[in-house]
Amino acid sequence: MSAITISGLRKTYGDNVAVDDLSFEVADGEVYGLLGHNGAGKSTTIEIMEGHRERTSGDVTVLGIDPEQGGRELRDRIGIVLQTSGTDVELTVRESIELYGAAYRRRRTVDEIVELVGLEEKVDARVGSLSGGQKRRLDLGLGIVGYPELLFLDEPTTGFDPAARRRSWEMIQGLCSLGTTVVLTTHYLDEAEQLADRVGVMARGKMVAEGTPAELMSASPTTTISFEVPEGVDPDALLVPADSTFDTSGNATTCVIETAEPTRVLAEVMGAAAARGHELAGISVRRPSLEDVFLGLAGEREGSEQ
Ligand SMILES: Nc1ncnc2c1ncn2[C@@H]1O[C@H](COP(=O)(O)OP(=O)(O)OP(=O)(O)O)[C@@H](O)[C@H]1O
Repeated sequence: MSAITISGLRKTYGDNVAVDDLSFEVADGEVYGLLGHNGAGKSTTIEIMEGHRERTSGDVTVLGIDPEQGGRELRDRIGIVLQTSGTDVELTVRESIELYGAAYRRRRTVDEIVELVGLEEKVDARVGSLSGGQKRRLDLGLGIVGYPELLFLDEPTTGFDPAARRRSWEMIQGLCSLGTTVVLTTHYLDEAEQLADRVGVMARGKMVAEGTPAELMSASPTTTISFEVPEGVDPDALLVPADSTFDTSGNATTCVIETAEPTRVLAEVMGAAAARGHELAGISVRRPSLEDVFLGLAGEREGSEQ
């Protein structure tokens, strides 16, 4: 079953088309990552799914309900973690959880929440005294207080240090293993790679690519091979392709080859080097990352705006 079905969604603000004929589905229990540059239409789409914004046209079903008609029934079944929380800094962690929980029919206990988000030590601390990362963890805790079937996470780890990001990823993965469906927006491609079962890339209100992170990465045929050219060796003697580039900014000259046939090119170059007795330093073979693919896709659509 689909947790979310969106078909032909359009949202305009005056002449500005923020979302343009958008269609996609999120399956039950799936983690779906929505990616795109600033202004691509992600927030508008998410707010429409949450029932916080009216659409201009198109069909939207969230947990079987039209969010414009959802009211309390939908609010009770979804959790929302926004980029900036409105938590009162004077309240303690315990009081905040109790206050948020009061809005839900079914709610997790304070003990359960602080354990899930690792804030046991801070349960009686004032929100104002928490670090940035601890506040975000509290936000996540408040988002899941009502046992949401569907959780919206808006850039969940923006501003975190690497260790805090890892902890949050583990927490989010833990929630997913409980069966919660998650829709997250993120600017971090490694986050999408780590967390999302599928990602959708938006540009100018449209979906420009969709698939698992692995599918999107394999859609790009280019592999980058690089190595240091040994001193005094003519790169032509190593049979490097004619369109190879050479980076001379470091101590050595690095040959960079972009190719759709990495096996053949590697075999030729390595064979030529070995036949001449050259040991090549710094050999690397790199498949495109999700970031390369994303920047290519989003950049093509955004043109010179970005
Ligand atoms: N309330 C509004 N009134 C008028 N235009 C708006 C409004 N909200 C968004 N827009 C416009 O709609 C377009 C999409 O914005 P949206 O916030 O959905 O993008 P986004 O992908 O979420 O960006 P970000 O990553 O910066 O949050 C932008 O051109 C934006 O200026």
